[in-house]
Amino acid sequence: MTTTPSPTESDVSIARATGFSECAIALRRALSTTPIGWLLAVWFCWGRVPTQSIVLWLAAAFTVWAGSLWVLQRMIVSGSQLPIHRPQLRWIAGLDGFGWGVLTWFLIGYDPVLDATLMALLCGVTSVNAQVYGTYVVAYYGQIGILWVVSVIGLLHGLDSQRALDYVIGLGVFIGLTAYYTGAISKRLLEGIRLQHANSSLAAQLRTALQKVELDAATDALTGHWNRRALDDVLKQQVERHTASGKPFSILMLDIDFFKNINDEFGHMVGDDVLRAFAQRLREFLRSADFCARFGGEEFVVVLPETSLATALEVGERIRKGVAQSPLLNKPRIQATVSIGVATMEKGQSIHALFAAADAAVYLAKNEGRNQVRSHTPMPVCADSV
Ligand SMILES: Nc1nc2c(ncn2[C@@H]2O[C@H](COP(=O)(O)OP(=O)(O)OP(=O)(O)O)[C@@H](O)[C@H]2O)c(=O)[nH]1
Repeated sequence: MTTTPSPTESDVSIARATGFSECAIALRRALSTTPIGWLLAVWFCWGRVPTQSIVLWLAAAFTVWAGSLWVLQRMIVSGSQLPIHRPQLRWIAGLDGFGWGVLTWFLIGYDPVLDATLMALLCGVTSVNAQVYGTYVVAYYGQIGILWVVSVIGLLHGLDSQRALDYVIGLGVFIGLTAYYTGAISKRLLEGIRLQHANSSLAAQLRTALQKVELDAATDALTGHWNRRALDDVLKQQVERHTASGKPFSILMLDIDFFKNINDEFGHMVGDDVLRAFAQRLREFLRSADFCARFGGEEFVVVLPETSLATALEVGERIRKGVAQSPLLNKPRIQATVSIGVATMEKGQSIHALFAAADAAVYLAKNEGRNQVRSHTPMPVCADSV
């Protein structure tokens, strides 16, 4: 049985912030089409309403419109997230409602047909804004609330009481229904935004968890180096590159000498510390492109891309000296040496054969007294190897 996770606080607040931003952007869009509504209103009223009333309405509406657009623009540019933006948006919505509400104050009451047309225009404005304020319903309520109040006062002021009452009831019912349905739409929109955010944050969490699992599956828990599985993948890649470019690559197989004695003398915990210290020391001698894996037990494998046998022998020798020259642990003081077998990928060779060659070289180094670097081919061994 699956359960739906409840929304986290951050999902809800992100959804609110996003809804708010979308409302601000949508409001700017609606305001930029507002002058078309004015043109319509002025066109209907011209010749039927005193010019002074039209001019007064236009002046009030223009002042509200220009100021609102300016504040909205700044709000959107600065990210629409500051605490001050919420009251600002409510003010803008309210003033916009006021701008349209005064239309009834100045323009209605002169002609019954014109009154009905202007009421239809107001209903149209309300419908446009119902859609606009879907994500931030408080701003919408502010706007239609003020639009309704100013419209009612305007109607009562301009019409005879029976006609005014009809219009007030008609407009009230229309605005009430719009408000009711806008509330429902807003809830669904916010829920949609929240789910979208919850999904994307869940996807991000899953991606991070998957990356961690992949990393864990490829890492040796004791030393933090790559493990054998990762080594197999890297070797396959190297073989592909080698086949495509013909450039050589080499491997070093490193085996700590007499490691069993360390375990026996100091215990496995100290043995583990020595393995960690060895892995750490190894890193100091490798380039970032080199790849180091714990092969198993006290054995490590280093892959040296684009490296010839001669260079790989030099790298092996550097490591051998670096390990031998100072203790791996100070408490207890443990000085260890390492035997290193070197092998280079040859044309047509298999990974298995490459490993066999490196293994044989380690065997040689052990047999010749340990603390040695050896290769599977009769290359000259570095002069100062013990
Ligand atoms: N502490 C510790 N010991 C381990 C781990 N894995 C393997 N070993 C021990 O490493 C030792 C390897 O011993 P051997 O294979 O005999 O080799 P050696 O003693 O290093 O001798 P040479 O390789 O011949 O020089 C064994 O005692 C294993 O138990 C590990 O993860 N931690």
